[in-house]
Amino acid sequence: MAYVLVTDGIKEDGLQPLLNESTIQCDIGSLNEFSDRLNQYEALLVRSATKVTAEVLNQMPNLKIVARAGVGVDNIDLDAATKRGVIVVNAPDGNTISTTEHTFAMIASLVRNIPQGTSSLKSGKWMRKDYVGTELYGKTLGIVGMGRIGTELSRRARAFGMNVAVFDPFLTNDRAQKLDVESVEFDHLLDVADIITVHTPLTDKTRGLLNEETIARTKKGVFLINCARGGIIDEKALIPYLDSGHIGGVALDVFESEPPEHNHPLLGYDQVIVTPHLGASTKEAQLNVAAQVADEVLYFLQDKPIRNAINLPGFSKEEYEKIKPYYELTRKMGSILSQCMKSAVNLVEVSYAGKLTELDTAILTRNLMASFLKSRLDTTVNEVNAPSIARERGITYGEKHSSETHGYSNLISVTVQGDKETFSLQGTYIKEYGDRITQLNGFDIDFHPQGHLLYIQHNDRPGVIGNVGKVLGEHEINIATMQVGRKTAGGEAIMMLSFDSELPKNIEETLESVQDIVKVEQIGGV
Ligand SMILES: NC(=O)c1ccc[n+]([C@@H]2O[C@H](COP(=O)([O-])OP(=O)(O)OC[C@H]3O[C@@H](n4cnc5c(N)ncnc54)[C@H](O)[C@@H]3O)[C@@H](O)[C@H]2O)c1
Ligand SMILES: O=C(O)[C@H](O)COP(=O)(O)O
Repeated sequence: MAYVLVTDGIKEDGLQPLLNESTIQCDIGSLNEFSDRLNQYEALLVRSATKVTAEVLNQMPNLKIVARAGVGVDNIDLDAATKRGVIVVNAPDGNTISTTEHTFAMIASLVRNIPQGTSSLKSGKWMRKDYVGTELYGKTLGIVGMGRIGTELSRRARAFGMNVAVFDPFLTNDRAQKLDVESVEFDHLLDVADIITVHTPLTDKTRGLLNEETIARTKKGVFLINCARGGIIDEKALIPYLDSGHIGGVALDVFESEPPEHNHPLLGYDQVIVTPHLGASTKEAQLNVAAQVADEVLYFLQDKPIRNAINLPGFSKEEYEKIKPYYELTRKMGSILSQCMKSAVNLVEVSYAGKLTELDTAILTRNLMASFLKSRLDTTVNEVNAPSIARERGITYGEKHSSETHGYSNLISVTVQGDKETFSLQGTYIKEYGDRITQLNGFDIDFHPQGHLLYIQHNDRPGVIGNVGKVLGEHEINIATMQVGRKTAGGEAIMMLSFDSELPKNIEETLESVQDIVKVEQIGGV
């Protein structure tokens, strides 16, 4: 039974696939409510209210996946999760339309004084001349961040006859042209926009993007909107410009600290309209994000591909189907290399050839590295934390695509370098035969990496193979398969033997005492 904790009131209608799965037990509530059982959960589903800190992660030693039913993952300590090997997924597009519509509603409300007019009329006043608005038609909307929400917003703005100026370092001219928007530098956007709306994540670069200095460049009467993350517009910096009348109005759905304090200075301004982080709060968005994360968690628990991992390379279902056969192979190659190479390692080079060059192989390299490191460490190592663990241990690794297929339709070649030795391995996947190791340390060989293996380096002399059989026979060890390889007659040679069960611990020493045997390594549990 897998245990899953669902927090933050994620919409249960969308969670049905997870709730209906008989092998999964879902508890619904807060971290506090289930504090005595946190150690049992493998998956945690959250919105933005639950803070998944390093401390929370420590209380959940079994946790393998955190799923964020929404976009922003700033409530999750990504570094701590990644170090621990916990996958973090989100639902990147489930609330895009709702947040776009909310932003547009905020813009329209702001320029036409709708909230102010509502509250004034409800308080018994009829103040038509105090609430003269501004048309959107013909005005310039400045969008900072042209991702999912920025893009959808630009379409709506164009439909309202607005000009759209966009600043996003990743926006190509071609895309800007297709979307009928003008791609500009940030300073230029500040100069020309009548309304500025931010749609970036909150990062070191975007924190305080609109600050005292940058707001000073904006047009007099500018309207500023933040429906992305509190802090992209510096809240304090707004105050002098609201006081002087430079800013025409501000609309905020998000705050530097949520909820903002009751006496937050911005809440006192009539030109500031606010909502309590409602961008994604529609029935449709909540159903979408719940269904997306439920699928991701279910897939993960069933060993199927997940699509929206934040701390893993992403791939589609189709790409996963293509990459799947090589997954086992890279895992086995990592394990064999780690066990054959006993000394300290400083470099791992992986090369992909043939059909593999058409695929995004980053996940295979991470898988190989995770398997390589796992045999050497007693902490959890997986594709998520393998890069940081390798870095911590001073192991550099890299991958390349090559044209050297050696006649195979696909080929993975790995070289592991240490201070004292180098070890290399080549493997391929053949539909009819499965995984095959085709070369080991430069020796051509052909074996299926499975079960308990024995790797023997020896001199190519008559009787060595017989002696190995004799020693193993004396220990009542039955050989399942045996492959030999050599470079030249009478030179260095290797044997790879497989067995149905584990071998006695001291068998290497016994075999190493046989004449002409140079080195023996047991490779367990491949
Ligand atoms: N208010 C809400 O309820 C709500 C709902 C959903 C999303 N959001 C927030 O809205 C924001 C946008 O979401 P999205 O789904 O469109 O994200 P996205 O990842 O699709 O888009 C973000 C865009 O910002 C751009 N960007 C990054 N750094 C930049 C910089 N320094 N200057 C200019 N552009 C930069 C990126 O290139 C990208 O195109 C996020 O902060 C998200 O958390 C809020
Ligand atoms: O990042 C998001 O998806 C939004 O901020 C919405 O967050 P919420 O669903 O937790 O309100």
